[in-house]
Amino acid sequence: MEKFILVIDQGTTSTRAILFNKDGVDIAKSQEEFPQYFPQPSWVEHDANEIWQSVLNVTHKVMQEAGISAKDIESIGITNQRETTVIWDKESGMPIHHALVWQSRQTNDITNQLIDEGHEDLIRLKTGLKVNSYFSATKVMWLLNEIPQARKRAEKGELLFGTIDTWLIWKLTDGQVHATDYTNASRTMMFNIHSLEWDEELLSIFNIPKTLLPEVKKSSDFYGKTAYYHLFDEEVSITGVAGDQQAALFGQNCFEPGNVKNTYGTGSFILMNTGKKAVNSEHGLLTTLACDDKGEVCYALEGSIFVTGSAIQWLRDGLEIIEESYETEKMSYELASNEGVYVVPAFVGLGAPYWDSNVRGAIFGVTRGTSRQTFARATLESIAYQTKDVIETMVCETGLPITQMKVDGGASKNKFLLEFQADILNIPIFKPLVTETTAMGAAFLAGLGTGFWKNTEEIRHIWQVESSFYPDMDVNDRDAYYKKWKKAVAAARFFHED
Ligand SMILES: Nc1ncnc2c1ncn2[C@@H]1O[C@H](COP(=O)(O)OP(=O)(O)O)[C@@H](O)[C@H]1O
Ligand SMILES: O=P(O)(O)OC[C@H](O)CO
Repeated sequence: MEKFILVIDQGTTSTRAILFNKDGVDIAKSQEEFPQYFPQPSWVEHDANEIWQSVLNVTHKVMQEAGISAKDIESIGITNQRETTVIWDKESGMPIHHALVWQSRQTNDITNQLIDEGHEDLIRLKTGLKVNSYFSATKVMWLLNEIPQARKRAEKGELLFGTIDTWLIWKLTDGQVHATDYTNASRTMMFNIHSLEWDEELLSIFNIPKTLLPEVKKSSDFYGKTAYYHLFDEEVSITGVAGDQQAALFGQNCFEPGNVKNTYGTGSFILMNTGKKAVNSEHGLLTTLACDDKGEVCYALEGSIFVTGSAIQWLRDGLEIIEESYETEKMSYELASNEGVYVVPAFVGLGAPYWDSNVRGAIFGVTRGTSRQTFARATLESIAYQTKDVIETMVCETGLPITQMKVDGGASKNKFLLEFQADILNIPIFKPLVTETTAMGAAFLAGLGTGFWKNTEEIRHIWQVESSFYPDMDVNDRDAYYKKWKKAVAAARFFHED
């Protein structure tokens, strides 16, 4: 009887459940958005129980739609928004507070204190990360400091910490398994990416009790069996776990050092596989753990851009100049150029390669003739320029030429964006047939764990190009556009310097 891999893809704004068959075809999917909480400007929170409920809903729906039951599921793969932090009570399973989301800036003060105390270099050497409120460690510190009794209870071993993968594994196994994988652990700022263990020295600096932390396993491994009998009428194994960006790198078949992918979602995440070598970035990229073609640990360089697709949401929900994000494509094609307008969408500061938490968004070059179309085009262009900032840094740090880039994510549906991206980078861009590459990566990891797929040779042919975009821009135009962008970023940063 035909079997399927069930992938739970738990993202920042929505949860998806997708079923893959042995040919790597996504035969059924279900998606559900869940509430976002903004208790203060620049704070972003989720209710972990609402996330869990959304997982139950989409899983139930996708199985119904495909007409399958638990016995038809070979195993489960989990992929998730990374860094987002949940702490819960070991006994009751109840979170002690909302999950603090990766985008949230409520720990900026803690971050600044760590920098002032001079811990930056040590943290970067051990974890590969910038000291930034993006990562889990300062979120754990905030929860332990702010929630009454939390520190005391953590010290007594009554509480558990997890990123969303860990929370879902815990819920699926009914509290039997407290585990994460290397890729997620590498985003917590508590994990030593060289010794592959929780770092005692950092935990002591952060004053975080080790009893909070999950066991860390390979991405393709046996995590446990589900115990949720309302959802599955028999046990199903969880055999693949990876952070969404590393799962996308795997799903895009970026198995060789030098391979690069960019996922254009809420933010954009550009990852380059660097093989067994941890490249220590001097210019604002992150060193992170990823999976090689055997599902074993390897290293990647990452450029994390905080605002890309969400800038399009701002055009829709903030400025209300579009009704649907796809309209920006046609609007941009209607113009011969950006008419000298540059949008710097630094709504929550700038991530890679600038890491400037103080800067805020800015728009330059507006004239009486500036139209909705100009704003749409300048916002789409800003996504491509931010990507170029990262790619240029990657080339400079690794000395490796980047000759092509694979893309996926919601905003990769936009043809104008991908054409402009190829032009501004001066390299070809390839978009795969199955754009659910994050889920596909998690499916591959789960399937390799059970022998559903024997090795990556079996899955390589599943990846196929749907569309290719080749550069076609005059070199002088390219240089002029990009030079203006750099000036716009510098001016926005100058404006917010103090
Ligand atoms: N045709 C489009 N053009 C530009 N942006 C788009 C388009 N379609 C979707 N987006 C953007 O893509 C993002 C959603 O992508 P998705 O990969 O689902 O995000 P995430 O996984 O981060 O929740 C949204 O921010 C949306 O504005
Ligand atoms: O949920 P996404 O796709 O926006 O991804 C979020 C990233 O994992 C954050 O690091």
